[in-house]
Amino acid sequence: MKRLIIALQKSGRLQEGSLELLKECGLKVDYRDGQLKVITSDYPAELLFLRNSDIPQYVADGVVDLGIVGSNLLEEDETPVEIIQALNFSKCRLSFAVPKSSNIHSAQDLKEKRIATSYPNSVRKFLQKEGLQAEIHTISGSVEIAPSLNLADAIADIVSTGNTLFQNNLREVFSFLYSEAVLIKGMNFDPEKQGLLDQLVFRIQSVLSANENKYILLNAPKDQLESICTILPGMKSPTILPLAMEGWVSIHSVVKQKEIWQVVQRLKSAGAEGILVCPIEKMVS
Ligand SMILES: Nc1ncnc2c1ncn2[C@@H]1O[C@H](COP(=O)(O)OP(=O)(O)OP(=O)(O)O)[C@@H](O)[C@H]1O
Ligand SMILES: O=P(O)(O)OC[C@H]1O[C@H](OP(=O)(O)OP(=O)(O)O)[C@H](O)[C@@H]1O
Ligand SMILES: [Mg+2]
Repeated sequence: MKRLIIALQKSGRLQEGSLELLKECGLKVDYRDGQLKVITSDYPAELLFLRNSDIPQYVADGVVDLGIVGSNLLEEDETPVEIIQALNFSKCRLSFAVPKSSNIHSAQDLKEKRIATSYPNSVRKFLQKEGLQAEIHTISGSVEIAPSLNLADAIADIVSTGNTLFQNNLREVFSFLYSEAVLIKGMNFDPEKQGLLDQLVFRIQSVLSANENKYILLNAPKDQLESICTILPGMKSPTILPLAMEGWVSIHSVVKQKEIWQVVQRLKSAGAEGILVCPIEKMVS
């Protein structure tokens, strides 16, 4: 029987989110730290744990069928692979940063400066687009230390919370690339595995939509039904059930996670009571 061979990061920023997502998609993964290969039960897949930077090439060469990487890596190494699905985790940005006292405040100020980075191609492309000349120094890690060693005037590195910049007395000047984890496949993906891939992508999309939405239940007086329904669109329209108490109904609906507090406030003002907000495990539209 055919199995999907999926490359995940061996250790680092993407591993936890990747394993969590596959588990939510129903793949039973019995993974112990340091293991390089796991065969999943309940779904025909084989997970290989590789260095992040090697994954795009393995996918492009067809050694593995799929991979999960940060989209910034694809921008950096330009390996010919196809992004199938953005995965909404490991969100970060590539930014220029400088010592707090620096007089660099804009892209133009980077002209002729020394920039330390682990992402030289992304930086080069940005500078070219802006028509700027600068010296790029490639270092493989701990880039934030370069200005204090006088190796560079500025750095270009990944920023998420901004803590690393803060701890190294650096100031973010601006971001030039946004990234999140993505599922990729090779250009010569085996057509006999297309069915398995479609199933996996369907499950991933159901998990992602579920995480973006909440299930809401509330009680409301019947005479407020119309105004409450305009606040709650639902997947088709809200579900309305009678309550034992005369003149009252229970309303169920789905609300976008990011709008939840605003919606709850409006529902309260419209006379809703006993509002419950619950997580959704899977959402199939
Ligand atoms: N602080 C962060 N917050 C969110 N996502 C991040 C962060 N740092 C890195 N990432 C994302 O995770 C990816 C992997 O980064 P990580 O530092 O774990 O591995 P690496 O050092 O680039 O690779 P390797 O596995 O080859 O050692 C990056 O390409 C980026 O997309
Ligand atoms: O804005 P923050 O939340 O502080 O995250 C940014 C830091 O995270 C990444 O490093 P990582 O911790 O992955 O270490 P690495 O250099 O070993 O890859 C990145 O290179 C920054 O240093
Ligand atoms: Mg890192």
